[in-house]
Amino acid sequence: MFVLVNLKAYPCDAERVARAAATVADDTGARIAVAPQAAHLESVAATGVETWAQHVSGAGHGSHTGSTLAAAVADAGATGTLLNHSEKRLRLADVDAGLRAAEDTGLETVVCANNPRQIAAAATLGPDMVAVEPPELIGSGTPVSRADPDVVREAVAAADEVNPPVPVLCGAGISTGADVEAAADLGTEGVLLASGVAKADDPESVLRDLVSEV
Ligand SMILES: O=C[C@H](O)COP(=O)(O)O
Repeated sequence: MFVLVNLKAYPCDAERVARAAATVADDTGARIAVAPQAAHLESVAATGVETWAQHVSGAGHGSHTGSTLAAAVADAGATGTLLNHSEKRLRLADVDAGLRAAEDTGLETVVCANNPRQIAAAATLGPDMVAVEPPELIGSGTPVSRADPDVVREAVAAADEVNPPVPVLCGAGISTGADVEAAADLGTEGVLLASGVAKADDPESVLRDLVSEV
């Protein structure tokens, strides 16, 4: 199971979380990645942890003020990027352009979606992975794998119908190893989580628990 930790804009110490994730990944062999804010990509990547961007623009170099370019995040050490997170929604054309920019730069991609219908649309665009996250459960502390297992099962089926090689992650309220195990039982290949780690007093112990059951 892939554990992708999105630090969002939480006021946590990104390097501390990254060091904890690198340590747990090394100790356990689990795949754990950390997605900090763009300004922290370089310092997070310097810890040796797998580093992801939270977003990239579809734009290339040029007159695009405020854009986060795929080439720039790759230069900073990112090896993957989220696209279309629930808190960073994009138009379809922008998801597609972001995917192409990420591909051209060699970044791995996860396209997020609210529900199984959007998962089908996202999977059709050919990302490396998709992630289903019911917005009402994000940050709730109630795991989607328990609160709404059907949405996860249906998302896995939807992705499988349109683009069978695309693995599905699930997110929203995931914070324990039992939640990750439940997500695996529902057919997902990873979890996307944030507050459970970013708000934790001891991120390392949370990360150890997250990877303990798989
Ligand atoms: O990107 C992460 C998700 O939005 C889940 O957030 P959460 O773990 O705080 O519910």
